[in-house]
Order: sequence, then C-alpha cells, then structure tokens
Amino acid sequence: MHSQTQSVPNLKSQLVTLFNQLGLNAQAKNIERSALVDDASYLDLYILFKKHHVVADLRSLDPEVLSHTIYPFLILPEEGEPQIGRRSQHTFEYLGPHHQWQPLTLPTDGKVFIINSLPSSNQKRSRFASQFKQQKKWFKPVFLLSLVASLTGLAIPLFTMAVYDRVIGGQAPEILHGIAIGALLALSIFIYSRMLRAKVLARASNKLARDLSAVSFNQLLSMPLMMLSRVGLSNHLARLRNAEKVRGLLSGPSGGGLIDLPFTIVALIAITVLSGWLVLVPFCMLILFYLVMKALNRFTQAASPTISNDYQNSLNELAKNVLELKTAGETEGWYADFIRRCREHCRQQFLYTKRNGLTAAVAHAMGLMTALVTVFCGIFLVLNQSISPGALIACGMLIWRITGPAQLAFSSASKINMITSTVTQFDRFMEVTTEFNQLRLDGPNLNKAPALNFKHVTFRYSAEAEPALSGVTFDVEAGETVAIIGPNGSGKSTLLLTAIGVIDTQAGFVTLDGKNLKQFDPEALRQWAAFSPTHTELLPGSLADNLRLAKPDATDDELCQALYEAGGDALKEVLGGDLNRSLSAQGANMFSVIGSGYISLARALLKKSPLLVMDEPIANRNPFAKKTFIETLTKLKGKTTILFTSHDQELIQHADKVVILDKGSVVYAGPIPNKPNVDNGNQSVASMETTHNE
Ligand SMILES: Nc1ncnc2c1ncn2[C@@H]1O[C@H](COP(=O)(O)OP(=O)(O)OP(=O)(O)O)[C@@H](O)[C@H]1O
Repeated sequence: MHSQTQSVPNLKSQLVTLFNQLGLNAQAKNIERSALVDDASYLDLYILFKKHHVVADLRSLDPEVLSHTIYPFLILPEEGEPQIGRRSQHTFEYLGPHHQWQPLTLPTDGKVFIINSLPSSNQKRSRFASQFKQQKKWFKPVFLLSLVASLTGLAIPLFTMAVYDRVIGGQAPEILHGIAIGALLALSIFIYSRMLRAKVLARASNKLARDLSAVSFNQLLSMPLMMLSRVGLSNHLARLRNAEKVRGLLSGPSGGGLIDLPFTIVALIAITVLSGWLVLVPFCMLILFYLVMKALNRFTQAASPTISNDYQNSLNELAKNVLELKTAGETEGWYADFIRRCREHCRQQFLYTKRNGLTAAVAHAMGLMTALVTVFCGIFLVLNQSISPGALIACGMLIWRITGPAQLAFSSASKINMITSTVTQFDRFMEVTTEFNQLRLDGPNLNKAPALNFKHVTFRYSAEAEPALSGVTFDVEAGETVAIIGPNGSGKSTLLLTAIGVIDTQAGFVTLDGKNLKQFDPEALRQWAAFSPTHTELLPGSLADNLRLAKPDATDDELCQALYEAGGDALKEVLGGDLNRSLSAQGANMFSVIGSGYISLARALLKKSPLLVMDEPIANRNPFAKKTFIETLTKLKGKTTILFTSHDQELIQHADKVVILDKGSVVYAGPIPNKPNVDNGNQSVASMETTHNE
C-alpha cells in the first residue's frame, strides 16, 4: 500500500467485514456510513481504529509476529486487495468471498494491522436489573395476592359500618350473623393471602440472593489476580454480603410496606365511595407525609456513618494479625487505634439511630394526625347528614390502610438508600474487567515439557512504581532447569508469576511452546502449571486436605510421596503418621510457620506438571530436607521444565542455566560459568550475583 495516498480497492468493505468479525457491529455500520475512501493512508486507518477504541499496531508482514495474534488482522499486501486473516493454531486463514475461512499463504511483502485489544462494552445495562428480571415469574402472584389482601382488608371497616348503620341504626339484629360470617370469610382470605405472599416473597428474595451471591462469587474468581490482590479483604466481603442485604429488605416488613404502597389506591377508592370529597383529606395528608418524610430523610442521611468501612477493616485486621501482634508485643498502639475507631463508630451509629428513631416517630405521628383530621372533617359531613356515622367510622379505619404502608415505607428509607447503594455497588462490581473479557481459548499441551521464551517483558505494579521487570529477554528450552537469581527486590518472584500467566505483561510477551501466554485460557493454564510460592496460608482441615488442593483425587500414598520429595517427611511424623488428623488440633500456627513451605512445594510436586515453577523452594530447610529436594530436582531433569528462584548456592549449581536479575533487568542469562563440581561452582555464581549487586 499506499504509504500516503495510493488507492486500495475494497478497503472500506474489508474494514467493515473486519469490524463485524470482531463483533463490533455498530462500529462496522459507522464505517460503512463514513466518508472513508479507498485511498486512505496508514495514518488514516490508524486514526480510524483509535477512534473506535480498537488498539491496533501496524507491522511488517512477518509470520513470527502473526503467530502471536489473538484477534483477526487486516493484511495490506504491497500488490492486490486487502485481506482479513486470522491465526489458526500454527497456520493462517483468510476470509473468503463467501465469508468462509480458507487456508492462507502470507504475501511476501506488505503490512498488517494487528488488533491488540477491543473496546470494552459500553452498554450500560444494570446487571442487578437483569438479575431482578429473572424473578419475573413471582411478580404476578405477588401482585394478585396483594390485590386480594387489599380488597379483603376492606371487610372489617365495612362490617363495622354495617353494624352501626344497619344493625344499630336500622334496628335489624337479625342480619348481624350474615354480616359477621361475610366479614370472617373476608378476614380469613385476607390473612391467608398475606401469609402466602410472605412465603412467595421469601422464596423470591432467597432465589434472588442466591443468584446474586453466585454471580458475585464467579465475578470475584474471574477477576485478574493482580486486581484481586490490590482490593482488600473487606471489599471482597462487602461484595459477597450484598445479596444478604437485598434478601433482608425484600422479605422483611419494609418490603411488604413498599409493595402495599401502590395498593393504598384501593383504600382511597373505598373512602371516595363512602364519603365523597372527604377523600381529599387523606390524599392531601399523604402528600404532606411525603414532603415531611423527604426532608427528614435528608436530615437522617446527613448523619449516616462514614467510618463503618474503616471500623470493619480494623476488625478484619484484628482477625488476621492478632497472633502476630501478640507475639511481637505490639498490641498497644494498635489497641489505641482500634478503640479510637470503635468510639467514633459508636458515636456515628448513635447519631444515626437517633435520627432514624425521630423519623419513625414523626411517621407515626403523621399517621395519627391523618386519622384525626379525617375524622374531624368527617364530623361536619355526618352533622349535615351527607354521610352516615358508620361510614365515618369505616373511613377512620380505612385511613390506617393508607398511613400504615406509608409509615413502613418511609421509616425504611435508610434501608432503601442502603439497597440503592448496594445495587450501584453490585453493578459497578460486575463491570470490572475479568480475565474472560477477551477470548482466550488455547490450552497447554498437558504432557510435554514446554519451552518458554521471555521477550522484552516489562511490568510495573503501579504507574508510579519503578518497573519490577524491565525488558526481560531470555529463553528456556523444553526440559531445562533454570535458576533465577538476584538480590532481594530484583524482580525474581514477579518473573515467576509472568511465567504462569498470573501477571499479564504490560509490554513484551511470554511464549509457551511458541504461543503467547495471553492466548491461553488463564484458568486452564494455572491448573496445569505447578507453582510453589515461598509462603502459603494453611487452610483449616488436615494435612491431606491441604495437599489435595493441588490434586483432589490423590491417594494417601501419592501425598506421602510428594511430601517426601519436597523434603517434608518430618511433617508426617509431627502428626503421628496420620495425614488426616486435623491441623488445628496440632497447633496449626506453629505448624504453618515451619511447614507451609514444605506443603507449598509438595502441592506443586503432586501435580506432576511438566512445568514446575518454584519461589525459593528450600529457604530455611534442614540439611536432610535440602538433600532430598535436590534428589527430586535431579530426577525431574529433562522431563520437566523447571524455573526456580533461590539464594542457595548449592541448589543453583544443579540448574542448567542461570538468569541473573538486577533492578528488574537481566544482567546475565546463560550456562553457569565454569560449572563445577559443586564446591567450586558455589564461588562462581555467588560472585557473579554479588558483582551485579554492587
Ligand atoms: N504485590 C506487589 N505490589 C507492589 N509492588 C510489589 C509487589 N510485589 C513486589 N513488588 C515490588 O516489585 C519489585 C520486585 O519484587 P519481587 O518480589 O519480584 O522481587 P524478588 O527478587 O523476588 O525479591 P525477594 O528475593 O525479596 O523475594 C520490588 O520492588 C517489590 O517491592
């Protein structure tokens, strides 16, 4: 092409097809309608991608570059028409005239636009609303039952009216039992429909809460690991508790009040029928009720506690660190801080509860006042003989069917506000980018030791931080054992995490058997690779439970073997040879300090994965454990690709290759110089590391 203005036939239509292939149909339509001409320059195309929030790179046509692509690409050959291509395993395909993918032989000359990422969906659809809609089947029964309850709820006022006007006023006691039976029947239907509605509401809110919990939990699990580790424990808990809040409101009394609010219309109609214009009184009072409560709610909300999250965080900190603080004798400062937050929390809660109490009292008073004003106004109508005394008494009773739900709804305003913010939080949480926002479908070859290539890998933990890895480039052959060494903070652990896709590189890439790690399903990749971190948290349960996290169907013999290979045979002895004994009964905290390293390593070995990645596998080991682990390493050589970090010179000598990092950059990658016999070699690697440290 056309570095500047050479015409390319079909460029516009191919771009439209490409955008359709990328699932960006609206953008495709936009391009179709645009004034884009076939002699657009590379720059025009680049701007077009950018305008549509598609991150694209212009590269020379190079099979090596294209073999790492994730999305279809736009080929612009030197001669001829542009083509839409895609990678299919190790070959390429192009989109034929009938929109069928066909094998492609790459043109020798030309350029290609590679798509790196797509715009995230801008569709603002509330996930909460769509979850709520799934409970649609309950809407109708709840509506019908509420309507039945509202209609039959008229029975007692009408019964009272009939008693006053007909039985007493009309001197007709013989109709009393007929009216009473009718009223009892209506009352029974009223009670039954209310009970049934409560049951339906409980079921619907349970189902909604269950769905919200499942959706939140899945979202949490599919968040990128770096994001998970940045967000604190309290935030995770808050997300998972959202469902409980929604359940509480819907199935509680406030939920009933809210649902009944629209049905106050039935009572208003009944009052109109019984007393004509008197209905204006409760109607106006209802408006006044609304205005007063709105003002009061604002007053109450102004006092809503701001320290709750802080206080909750301190409780979580306490639960997590109490043993360490106590052991270190550092409880005093922490205690003062906790008490300060606790006092402030109580003060804010007190003020908020006081204002909520005031709101509830005013709501109650407004209810009483509505009844009183209606009765006083009604007296004139009775004296004018416009309505009967029985009708006035019935109206007085019906007033409660209006003010009751209004009171409940308004006094629950704080809960409604809480739910509104819960819904907002939920929707925001569901919008977070997950690992699955991009199509990553490749799986690793499960049984073969893989080759790994690191190409210009760069990563920073935050925009302000120095890069933890900076342009790291080196290769690991299949079955090779590579030691990553370097001073503390030089990026060794970070590098291991990029090798198993836990950390996505920000520039450069890591390939596994020639495929960019970003093409792999991240979950499948982590399940397949064996990773042993330096520290691991022990879970409640037995040693066997902790080990089987890596391989749930492992036999006891396999567990013992893995433990032995990790050099942790002694742990079994501590438990009297019984792997299934609860760790808490054995003083798990002591055990965790000493044993978690062995357990982490045994878990990784249990997986028998052809890719084994270990962070300081023998730190603080006794000589026997170290010897056993080195034997294991020797046994795995050639069959497993192994990456490990270590400061142990003897262990490093057993690697085929060493990579020395300093401040995130590779300062040496290659065979261990003058590889010994172990004793002499100690000197050479150690000295290299120290030289670079200096
Ligand atoms: N989760 C994190 N958040 C922010 N910065 C981090 C995080 N983990 C590591 N770092 C920083 O990244 C840099 C590299 O850390 P890394 O742990 O990879 O080094 P290391 O060589 O493994 O160190 P060590 O030998 O002490 O384990 C350091 O400056 C460290 O402070």
